[in-house]
Amino acid sequence: MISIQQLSVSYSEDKKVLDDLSIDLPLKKIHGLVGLNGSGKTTFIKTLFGLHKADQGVLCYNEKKLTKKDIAYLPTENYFYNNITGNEYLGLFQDDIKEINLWNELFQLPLNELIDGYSTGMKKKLAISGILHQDKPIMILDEPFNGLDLESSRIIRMILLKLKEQGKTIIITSHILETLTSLCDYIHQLDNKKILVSKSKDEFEEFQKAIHQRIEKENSQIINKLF
Ligand SMILES: Nc1ncnc2c1ncn2[C@@H]1O[C@H](COP(=O)(O)OP(=O)(O)OP(=O)(O)O)[C@@H](O)[C@H]1O
Repeated sequence: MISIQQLSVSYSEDKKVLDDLSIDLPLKKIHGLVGLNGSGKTTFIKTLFGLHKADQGVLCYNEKKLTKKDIAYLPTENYFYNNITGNEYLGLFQDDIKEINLWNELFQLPLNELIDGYSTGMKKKLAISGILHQDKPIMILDEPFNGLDLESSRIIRMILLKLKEQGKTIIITSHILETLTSLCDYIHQLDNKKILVSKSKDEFEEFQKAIHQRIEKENSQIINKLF
């Protein structure tokens, strides 16, 4: 279990983003995290990875303190050192060049070239490859599908399901609900500084339908006035 108890995080005295948030995440599952823009998903994830200091809270993995060593983390935006090649980057995580080449059969990146010349999607694939070469029990992926083409998204989806089979626990954010419902075992919604609901993917689809109906009802009058 990943256990998060009474987590509060703020950026300043008057900007609390998470407030007394508690949740237990079963291991060896894929967990989706959803929420409106600005609801605190990235803040939550960064706090799990230790990039933000919590005001309070207890974070445990298997009843011990959760640490960076347990986690492979993919940030939303990927930054790389200047003037290094894809191979040099992946060499930070993997000594065996044969392994690097084997995995690269999936993404076909020009690993001998400087990363500066990669497209946005290629950089994303490189960052994901870096994560895949780290053998950590927990993988936290912030918007892994952003900027990826259909084929690459599908490949990532297949890989994540295999990693779950191997016993990894995966926490993933996405704004594309269909991606999450087809991939995740559980979906957790962040709202008002807490986890508002945690549901299995089927329950979440029903829940989401009701939300869509509410949004359409509340906004259709305004939209009809405009058009
Ligand atoms: N470095 C920062 N300093 C101050 N406030 C911040 C900082 N980073 C984020 N915030 C604020 O914290 C809140 C949560 O932001 P966060 O990025 O965690 O949300 P999110 O759910 O990931 O949003 P999105 O879906 O738009 O990516 C927002 O109100 C945001 O303005």
